[in-house]
Amino acid sequence: MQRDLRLDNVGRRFGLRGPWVLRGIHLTVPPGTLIRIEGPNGTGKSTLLRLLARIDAPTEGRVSGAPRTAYVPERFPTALPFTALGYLTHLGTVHGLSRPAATRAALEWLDRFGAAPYARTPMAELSKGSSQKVAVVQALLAEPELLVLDEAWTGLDADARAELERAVVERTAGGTAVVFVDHDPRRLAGAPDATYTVRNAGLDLRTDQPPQEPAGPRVSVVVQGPSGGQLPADATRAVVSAEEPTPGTHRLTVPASHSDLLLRALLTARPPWHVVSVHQEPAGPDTESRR
Ligand SMILES: Nc1ncnc2c1ncn2[C@@H]1O[C@H](COP(=O)(O)OP(=O)(O)OP(=O)(O)O)[C@@H](O)[C@H]1O
Repeated sequence: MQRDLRLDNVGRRFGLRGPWVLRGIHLTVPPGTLIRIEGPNGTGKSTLLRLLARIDAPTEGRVSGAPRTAYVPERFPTALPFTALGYLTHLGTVHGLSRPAATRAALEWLDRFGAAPYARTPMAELSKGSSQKVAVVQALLAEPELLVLDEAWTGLDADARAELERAVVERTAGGTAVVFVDHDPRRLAGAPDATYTVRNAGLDLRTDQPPQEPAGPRVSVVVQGPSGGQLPADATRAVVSAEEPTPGTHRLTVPASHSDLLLRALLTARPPWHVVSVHQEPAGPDTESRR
């Protein structure tokens, strides 16, 4: 199954003669990447996210790839005849969990977001902030391969906003692709692999901010592969440096937050790469000061 989601020459307009909201869009979303979409109000950001989440179809062009996808919409329907826990348990079972496992996972996530006290409150009685937490939990519960977040931080309290940032970083390190829109320019600052601006129905890659390497500790991984063999693409994207001291032996350095992603890419390659050693690198002065 193709886990990269791809938009090829995609256009979307509403109504036969409506203006093109998006046109000629080319975008690939590989596993483990974090992509920010920005742009002024009404330019088509939510429309793009709905196409990526595949809950809307393009008027022209092609969307391909079938990652397991979860989506937090800009407006989450709250008038549902469930309690928060009942709703999340139901969704968990839809995603293949047993009922007890779905209830456990829902309670754990609600607790992480400080919403456990409202687990048994009917959805229709939840405050805006609490129902937003349920919207976020329903998406994280699905353990998606692609997570699409449309203003998901809006309405959350400070602790929950920080928790969602942590969850996004955790998920991308584990191989989930995340595409998000948020009105706060500081959201996940420095973390996105790419930022695109929706402008004049097109998508411009922002190049004024060079991609920053994630700060913090690093891990050095020595692997052996076929002589002259190419590192898997997901591994190449995760590493900050790679050298081949002897033919077929590669020393890779990766931010610790991306080490799971790197190891998974190497071990699931066909044929798999042999992992010789994994070492945490001594912290430099920069990482020391962050502890
Ligand atoms: N279902 C729809 N039917 C008709 N027009 C629509 C529909 N959905 C979106 N549009 C139009 O498409 C344009 C882009 O809307 P969209 O919600 O994608 O913008 P946005 O950039 O997400 O805006 P905001 O920042 O305000 O959320 C708007 O002109 C909007 O009116």
